[in-house]
Amino acid sequence: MQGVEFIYFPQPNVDYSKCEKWVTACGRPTTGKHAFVVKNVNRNTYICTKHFVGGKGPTAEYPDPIPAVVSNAELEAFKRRKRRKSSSSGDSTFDSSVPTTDNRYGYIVAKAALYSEADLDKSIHNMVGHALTKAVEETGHPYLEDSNTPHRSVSYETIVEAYRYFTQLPEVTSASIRAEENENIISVQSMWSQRDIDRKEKTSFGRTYVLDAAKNVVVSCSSPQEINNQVWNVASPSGKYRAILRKQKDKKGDDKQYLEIWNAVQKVKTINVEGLEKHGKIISDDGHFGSFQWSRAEGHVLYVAEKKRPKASSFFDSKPFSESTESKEKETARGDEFLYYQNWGEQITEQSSTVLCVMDVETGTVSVLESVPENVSPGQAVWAPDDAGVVFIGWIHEPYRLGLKHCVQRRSFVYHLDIQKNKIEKISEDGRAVRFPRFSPDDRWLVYLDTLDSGPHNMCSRLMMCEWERRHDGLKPILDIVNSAKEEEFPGLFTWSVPVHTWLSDSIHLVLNTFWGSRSEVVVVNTQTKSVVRVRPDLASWSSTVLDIHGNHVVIGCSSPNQAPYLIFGTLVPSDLGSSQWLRLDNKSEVITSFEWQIIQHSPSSDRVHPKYGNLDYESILYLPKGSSVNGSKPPLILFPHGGPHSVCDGSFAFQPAVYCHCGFAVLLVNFRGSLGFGQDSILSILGRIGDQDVKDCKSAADEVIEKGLADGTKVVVCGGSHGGFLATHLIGQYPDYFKAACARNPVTNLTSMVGTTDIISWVFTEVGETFSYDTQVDATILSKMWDASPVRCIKQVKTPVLLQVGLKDLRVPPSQSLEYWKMLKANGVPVRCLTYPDSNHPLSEVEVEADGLINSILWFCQHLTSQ
Ligand SMILES: CSCC[C@H](NC=O)C(=O)N[C@@H](CO)C(=O)O
Repeated sequence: MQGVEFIYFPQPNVDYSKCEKWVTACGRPTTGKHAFVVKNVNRNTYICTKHFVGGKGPTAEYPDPIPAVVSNAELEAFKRRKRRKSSSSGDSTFDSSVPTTDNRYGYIVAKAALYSEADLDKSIHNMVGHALTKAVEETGHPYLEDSNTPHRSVSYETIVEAYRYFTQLPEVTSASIRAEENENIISVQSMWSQRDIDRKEKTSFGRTYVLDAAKNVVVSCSSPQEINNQVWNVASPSGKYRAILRKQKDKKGDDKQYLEIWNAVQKVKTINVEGLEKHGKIISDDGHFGSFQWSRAEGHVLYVAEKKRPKASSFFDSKPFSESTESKEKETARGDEFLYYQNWGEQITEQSSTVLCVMDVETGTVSVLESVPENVSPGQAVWAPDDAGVVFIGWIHEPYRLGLKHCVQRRSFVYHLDIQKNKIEKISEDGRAVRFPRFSPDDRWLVYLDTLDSGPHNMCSRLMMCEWERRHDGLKPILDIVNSAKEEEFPGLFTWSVPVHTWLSDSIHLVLNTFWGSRSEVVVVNTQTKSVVRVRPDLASWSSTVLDIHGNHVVIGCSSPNQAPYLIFGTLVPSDLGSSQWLRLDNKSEVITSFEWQIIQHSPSSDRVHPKYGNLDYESILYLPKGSSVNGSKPPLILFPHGGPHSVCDGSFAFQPAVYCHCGFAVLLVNFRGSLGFGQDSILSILGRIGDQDVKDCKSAADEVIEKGLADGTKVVVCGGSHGGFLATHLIGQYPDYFKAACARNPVTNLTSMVGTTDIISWVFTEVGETFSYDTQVDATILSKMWDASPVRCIKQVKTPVLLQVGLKDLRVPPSQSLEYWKMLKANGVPVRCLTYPDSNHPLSEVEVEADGLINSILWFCQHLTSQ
């Protein structure tokens, strides 16, 4: 049936009265052989949208079903009854009250106006999680013991239910704002990603909100549309056109790419870009090379693709040499069949040499911009003013490529290519690594981020700016490196990304994302005064990320450890940020009620104070199951340090710790010294001290939580991936009696063997306090430093049972790191289990792999916590 969707019934154990109301209202027989009563309702019970007034499902006004076949008169009567009831009871779920601002904390905060569609989604959310909620309500958290029950081992079915519950919470991946001809009518197109364990993939879907900015209300919101095959979807500057890059499997099952141009009503054309054979695959929004942008005049689309490789043939191909010498290219490809092409490392293996391409929208022809230097891979390209050229980042190939993922410090330049004059120039300084060039709306200013082109893999960035017409007169840092900052002071710019549109309409202010302590913050930077002001759109969420800017409108993704992501739309007043206006776009994400969380501040004890950088405080985020201290029982604790080490737990909604906590564990995410968001000194303080300073920071954070009585010190386990796995394996070696179990995912275990095998050799040198240069060789002294820093150093002390999870295609921390460790544990008689995932690389994030790893880790913890 066209336009009909099916909606879950409220579950009786979650909302009995609502369930009963729906059962009665839907008009199915309640007596006889096919009686439909509350006790028949389970999580597979649906009702179709035709059962609701309007035929499109529940609305705020009509949240409950009606019998499907009703006359118009009946419908009108129903509406009248409903109107009378809601006006007298005042129970509208809409709250369009004017947002209020709050300046108490010296930064700008505002309560968002709430756009509520109905509590339908709340019900769906509850229904999906009902089995677990029920288990929690009836028997406590799966793991928790009560005074009468000894340790109860959690069944995998319960964990599977918990996993399924959390897969219902989509995460926002991007959003874009477009103003209609009537500037007050704004549409926000949002893209979301959701785990689908049954299809074993992440589903992408889009949702569009239409807003009246003048009235600050949401006018309509589309239902979700799956968009799994869209690689790019970008509107032209006027909004008249859209360029969509789609991937589609051909008959042989190979992925093919098609570039489509759409106007407001139809597809204008499809271009088989691969068929043109100008370049390899077009690069997606990968956070490194990918960009896809309309020219200002809307005649061209600029994108980045992998360079076309010359066809290689064997020396023994039947065609004689003479036949293949018509072009030089063909001649040189003879015998190149097995030529090694270096790639850009972990998760960027499809890119070796990239090219910039321009598609003429009218003719559908593609030109590859030839003047980019041969030794450079271009990316992050934007049109220069007047569409006369392009500005891009070029990463240098020589002497060899190092992995780019999670590494901001790779040698690179901002280049300008004047297309008309066919002239290339370097804009940025020597000795730097650069990212994200962005022109101001008036095309007068160019900004970008830069760091040193060596050292730690992530660090504090500078925000650089030049006046475009006077770019040869020099660049100035708008935001400089911040070495250290007192509480509440700006700790410097730490970010993995900058929105494509980052300027406000005045061409003075920028809106950026940054880690600020254990939090993702949106900041407004005044490029004239160099001031930085935090903008907090919603007191209800801890972390926020700006996704797009249009004029002075912004769309921000918000979430907290126990609050699934949602969107807020804002209209900023740059001169008075406190009077900015906010509008929450939906109420679909609710607070997860099974746990609470808090930030804990830590000051290292006097013996741990850094000799050069002094007192550097750090933080952790503690998740606590609700009611965990009932009956005086304390929850078991999972110590969960992040990877990197130059990364951070930013207090956004995070799937893995949420599932752990939902299952009854306290979870401690430690932002040990060296994490992002605490100033540059903190980053530098860990170099030469990994395996010591970070290990002690984590152990001491766990001690503090236990001393405060928040978790059971006799039931501590540890878990982490990559550098987090390095910390997990160090912790069980250095504190053999402290941990009852460990789970290490692609852990770094032995730097001396990893130095020759990882895609980022520079990491190994830098983190042990050595200077890296491309021609540095390890010697006995350096190797001994690497050994001293490695978890394998203390393997003989390990008693804790270890679960290893290994991606066999990991280029960052090769599987041999885990397998080497596994062999040693086996030899030492320590219980160890190893899960290998044949097609996974470093993050182990494929839906099936993530689920398997997560559930296995909980079972492993429970097994070893209960087996004493
Ligand atoms: C030579 S691998 C070092 C560990 C790795 N560092 C950078 O990539 C790591 O911990 N990665 C983190 C991300 O920063 C991870 O969680 O995978």
